[in-house]
Amino acid sequence: MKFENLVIIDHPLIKHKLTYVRDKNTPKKEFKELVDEIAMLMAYEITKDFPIEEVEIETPVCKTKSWVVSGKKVVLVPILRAGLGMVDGILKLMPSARVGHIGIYRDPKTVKPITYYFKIPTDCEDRDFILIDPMLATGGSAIEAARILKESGVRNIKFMCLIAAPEGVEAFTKAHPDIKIYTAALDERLNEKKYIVPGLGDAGDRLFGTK
Ligand SMILES: O=P(O)(O)OC[C@H]1O[C@H](OP(=O)(O)OP(=O)(O)O)[C@H](O)[C@@H]1O
Ligand SMILES: O=c1cc[nH]c(=O)[nH]1
Ligand SMILES: [Mg+2]
Repeated sequence: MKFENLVIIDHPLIKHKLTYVRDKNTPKKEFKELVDEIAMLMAYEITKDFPIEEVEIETPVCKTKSWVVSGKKVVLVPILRAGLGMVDGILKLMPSARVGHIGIYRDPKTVKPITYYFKIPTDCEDRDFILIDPMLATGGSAIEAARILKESGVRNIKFMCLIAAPEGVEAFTKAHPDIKIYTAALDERLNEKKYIVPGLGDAGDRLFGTK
């Protein structure tokens, strides 16, 4: 199945680290460190199209022209809880990025998204937003998060996850054809409990040791 606006970030280090993230025997500490590292590696790829502008500086030797990233600061928006496991890794690459938060969990019975928190910087019109969540399963949470961001005036959004299910990619693309999805892996399917197969289990519970 070909998805137009899906970018699978194929890098040996990402593939290697994802193996240990998936492994049920990987303990919480290593799981969290690996999720952080993969997010940082992915951020390198996702920011390849960042605008830059020329500036004049002076080195200890002479004046010279060089470049800086231009435009307003990017805003990272992790979807709580599991999205929190990816933010620090991305911030290592862009320490001045702003951070918003959207709290959403899937109703255990209906798997429908329930939003319980929302806060982003006020001046959001011409900022680039990166919506972050390790898992894109049915797509419900990410679709709702993107809808709320758009409702708040956000215009430029990218979605970043570690593992995506075809069902989630399809649903998200239908709901938000304008938002590119960046993932480290496209898995097989969802099981009857709407968990990603083979996936990595429950990302939030593994990050925070809540199960
Ligand atoms: O694509 P979906 O079907 O919406 O599933 C994906 C969502 O499910 C998980 O969150 P969960 O509801 O477990 O909350 P948590 O992150 O707080 O654990 C995961 O972190 C995603 O946010
Ligand atoms: O596989 C899945 C699906 C939804 N949420 C998770 O944390 N993992
Ligand atoms: Mg969870």
